[in-house]
Amino acid sequence: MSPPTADLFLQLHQMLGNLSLLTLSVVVLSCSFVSHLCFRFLEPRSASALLVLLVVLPVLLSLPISYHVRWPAIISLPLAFVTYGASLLSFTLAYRLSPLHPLAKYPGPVIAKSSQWWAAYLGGEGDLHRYGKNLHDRYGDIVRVGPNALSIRDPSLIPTVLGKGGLPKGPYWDNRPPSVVAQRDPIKHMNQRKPWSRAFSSAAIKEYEVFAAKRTRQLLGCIEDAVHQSGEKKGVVLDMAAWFNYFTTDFMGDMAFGGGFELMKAGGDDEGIWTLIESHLRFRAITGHVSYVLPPLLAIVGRKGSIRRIHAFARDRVVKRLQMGAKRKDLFYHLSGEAMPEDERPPLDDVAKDGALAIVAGSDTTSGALTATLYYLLRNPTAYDRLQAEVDAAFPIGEEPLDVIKLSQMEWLNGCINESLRLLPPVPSGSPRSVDKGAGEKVLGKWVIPEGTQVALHTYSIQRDPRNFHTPDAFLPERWFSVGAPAGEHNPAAFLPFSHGPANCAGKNLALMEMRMALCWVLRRFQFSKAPGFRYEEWEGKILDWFAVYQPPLLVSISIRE
Ligand code: HEM
Repeated sequence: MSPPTADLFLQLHQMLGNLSLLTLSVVVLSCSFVSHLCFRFLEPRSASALLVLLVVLPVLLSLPISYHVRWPAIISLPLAFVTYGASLLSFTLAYRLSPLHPLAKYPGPVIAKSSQWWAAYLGGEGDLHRYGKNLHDRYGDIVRVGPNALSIRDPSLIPTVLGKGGLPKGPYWDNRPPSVVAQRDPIKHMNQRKPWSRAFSSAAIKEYEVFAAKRTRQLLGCIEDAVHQSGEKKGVVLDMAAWFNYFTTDFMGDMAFGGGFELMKAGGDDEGIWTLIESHLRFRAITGHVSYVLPPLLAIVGRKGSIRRIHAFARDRVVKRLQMGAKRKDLFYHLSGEAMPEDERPPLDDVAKDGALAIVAGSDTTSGALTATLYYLLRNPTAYDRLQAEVDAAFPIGEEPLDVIKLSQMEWLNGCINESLRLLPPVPSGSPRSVDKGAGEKVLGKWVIPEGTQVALHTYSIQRDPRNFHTPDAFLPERWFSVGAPAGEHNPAAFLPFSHGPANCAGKNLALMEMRMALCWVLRRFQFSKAPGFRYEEWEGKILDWFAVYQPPLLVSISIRE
């Protein structure tokens, strides 16, 4: 060590040794306050900035601390991390709960205002739809559900938030593969949405009817086999939530990759597709609320687990589907641009991601809606009888329910589907949007929303609000009838199971066609009744909101109608 450096070192050593405990505390507090300000105003996300703020600073602070503790080598470093971390957390918490916070005037529970990790925890538990509704019932139409997040229960704001020129998607979608659903940039989203819109035009959907019919016929065959094999005159008890899952997954597999799942044929989830989809949904339901953890998390653990497996699986299917060529005009045909010159087609990896999105977005949601409709029919025998009469009159024995125009005009069928989508929307807590930093504050009705705020219209609460639907918890398909609405008036603008606007559900028309056909057909062929001993009153409470719903088993007695 050269003499001047040694002098400097000695002086520093003396200075640190002479620091009083009070001065040392002020130094630690000042460092953590500056760090808090950095997080608050600069929102650092890069690994190097996080390393400096969360690791380098406390390591440096351990140096002066080491002069004040008995076993410096063991104590100083952990003590520095604990004191620095605790004061950083305290400053952050105090700010979030203080009147200085831009969302201070919005009501909400302290725990939700304090940390986004609370929503992440509830997301993993699948409880956000019930929790959100309880909060709205308690606090009103706008609730602070995170430090920078609001939940809204006012349907008059649907066009402003979700409609054309509305808000872009929120940070919930950050750090995901750049598929259309996670695209936060409105211009890029519009471009990515084009092939989906082509794929779900009326002409394109017409081509898909044959795939839906083939898979529905197969579902009927599987249930019939199960009834025959049981040898029971009274019929067989099946988990219809599982069978609708197999049906919608096989169908979406046909649409996205030209087939290859065959869950119905296997009579189960041998390849673990459903387990994969569910673990993926749960992972996203947790990390979406704290999406900033994804880059470091994925850097540490790698793209392992559900994400990697889903993409590897999708890539494998894409290669197989390509071998079939452009003979089938399915969803893959449109997404992969099979009709375009080769040099204009999107890269295979993007097509695989879109295919994976179709499976995740299209199977769980539709099977959830089918299961919920059957559940409500079992609990409402009068509605079941009316629907059965309508189905039998529309499609006499021997006629397959393939006429989609007729299906779309059946009042009881559509009333029942709408009622179940209203009571148990498959995406219950809505798809978050954002007033982005730098965009300036936005006025939503009577509320001013500061920039940097995520907002979500809480579908489950809006659709169960008595101001929008009278006797909101009752299953009343009649409320949807076009003429006379015997159940009374309701607010049709408050119905948003498929969301609204330019980023609404791309597959809405496909899902409706698939549900109408499948429901009508199974009701034509089978008599469904409550399975002995199954506790139907507990079923709804076990539904989980992992952005899309996870439905618990629904046991149903099934016999073949004569
Ligand atoms: C009952 C069935 C379904 C329901 C209730 C449903 C609901 C939704 C909802 C609420 C969204 C979020 C929209 C937003 O961010 O505002 C969404 C997005 C989407 N859904 Fe569906 N969905 C269903 C079935 C399907 C099917 C069968 C497909 C076919 C692949 C599909 C494909 C998509 C896609 C691609 C998006 C992203 C749209 C975008 O960001 O532009 N969905 N869906």
